[in-house]
Amino acid sequence: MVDADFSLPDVRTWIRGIPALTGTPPPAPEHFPEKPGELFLDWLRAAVAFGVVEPHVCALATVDSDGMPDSRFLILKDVTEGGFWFSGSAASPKGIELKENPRASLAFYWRETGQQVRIRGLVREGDDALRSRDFVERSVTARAVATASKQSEVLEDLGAYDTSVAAAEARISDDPGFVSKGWRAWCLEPESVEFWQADSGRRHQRWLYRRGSDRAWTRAVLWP
Ligand SMILES: Cc1cc2nc3c(=O)[nH]c(=O)nc-3n(C[C@H](O)[C@H](O)[C@H](O)COP(=O)(O)O)c2cc1C
Repeated sequence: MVDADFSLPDVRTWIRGIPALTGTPPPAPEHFPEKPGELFLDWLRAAVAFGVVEPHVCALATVDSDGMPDSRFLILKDVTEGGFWFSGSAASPKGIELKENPRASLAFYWRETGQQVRIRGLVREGDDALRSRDFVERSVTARAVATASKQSEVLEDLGAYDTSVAAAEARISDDPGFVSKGWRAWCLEPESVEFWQADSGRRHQRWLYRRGSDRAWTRAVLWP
């Protein structure tokens, strides 16, 4: 049992007073495409048109070898017939967790439109051509940091960081096609995708796409 006394009453009151779900949801969809990726792109286009800030930022959840969940934000890079693409370092905790257990989820929240999308499925690694394209499209600095970084390890020496990033920058300017061997493009192949949108009267609306055993998509409306 957690002791509630650790939280001062005024902190609780303050947090409880912060407004939530203040966005302006669009009307419910009139048309539901057969595949959830198409509805996701409809929603993403509408979010961009509405001015949602950074709608391609999402939380990736993974589990480690002890079953302990972990999550972090990253940038969605692409949506294809196969699924939802993101990228990062194979040697990072997320890379190790995905290697050990490729089950993962992505979650988006667009506060301006009061919408959430949750995607669950298996992650597979993109091939060399895809990871190379993703890497080379990054800025020189982003490529140098990705090459030099021991991501999420303790950084004991800031000087060593600067030196290794500078060395990686020099290497990239000598060879602009250089691709760090640890870089990965990952694709989350969806098994289920849930679309949620807020309602000011708390009659939130939810639509769940699920893959059947025949791999075809079925759609259901969920209780809020
Ligand atoms: C808005 C935003 C976008 C990010 N985009 C990425 C990304 O595309 N790829 C990535 O590896 N990390 C990205 N990060 C950093 C991750 O959140 C995380 O700190 C890093 O990947 C290390 O995670 P890990 O220790 O779980 O592997 C982003 C962070 C933020 C806040």
